[in-house]
Amino acid sequence: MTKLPFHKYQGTGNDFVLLDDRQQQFNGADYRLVRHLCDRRRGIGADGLILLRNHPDFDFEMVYFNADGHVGSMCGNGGRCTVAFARYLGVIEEKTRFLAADGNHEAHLDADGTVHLRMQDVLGQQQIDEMGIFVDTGSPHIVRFLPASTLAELNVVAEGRAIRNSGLFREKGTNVNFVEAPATAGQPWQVRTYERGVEDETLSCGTGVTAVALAASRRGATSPVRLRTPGGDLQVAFARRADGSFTQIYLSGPAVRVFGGEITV
Ligand SMILES: N[C@H](CCC[C@H](N)C(=O)O)C(=O)O
Repeated sequence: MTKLPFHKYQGTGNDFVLLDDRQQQFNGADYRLVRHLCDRRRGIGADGLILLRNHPDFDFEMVYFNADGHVGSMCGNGGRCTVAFARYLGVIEEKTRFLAADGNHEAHLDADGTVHLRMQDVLGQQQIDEMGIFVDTGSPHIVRFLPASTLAELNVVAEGRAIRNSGLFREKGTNVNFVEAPATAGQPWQVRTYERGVEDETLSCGTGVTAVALAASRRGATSPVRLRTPGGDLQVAFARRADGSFTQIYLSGPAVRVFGGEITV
């Protein structure tokens, strides 16, 4: 039995266990332990777990696991929380360059705690039958636009799970975002997300709203795009190149330390 110190963070309701693993003592291959720590009844409870590790060429490295215990791809809300955690630990000040699953990221913090996280450039997006638009923003996402006034009543878990387990995605899975356009200009786009690896609806998904903003730019949305999730508001800024690809993509929003403690494992 050992005592494992942890920190709990949330970004627009997408919540994470953060571990200071600068000494690289945590065994990331132990998916049962990760799953246990993320368990909302028997563990700490979270949508995912993140290790902050030292890296020779960057301020730090972020290693992300989904709540099911397996290494995930990029996590946008988790990335913002890791930046806030690095600031809390004194690893960085208000600007940083760090490494994540999909490559290097820059980020900066405002005095009010808002974290602006640069995402990888996105080269394309692909319409997949009537399923939706596929966009890879460091994690795979389907974006499905819905008719007005249908998002609130949608069974996101059932609909999202069906797409996630459909032939094309069965093996690796995908996250699925359901979107309603603003009824009047200037209002936010509304988004609800089914997350693979959590296999449930989460309150918000950072790589998801990024995918939505880029898909929405083909429907008239201009940078910066405001997005409303059940867990709160996020903003995505970007530049669109003539060839249809996107660069200078920034995901902005809050990242909050909720509490810390230690758990016996
Ligand atoms: N919640 C995360 C996404 C985690 C990605 C994960 N669910 C996957 O693709 O396996 C976010 O804010 O971007």
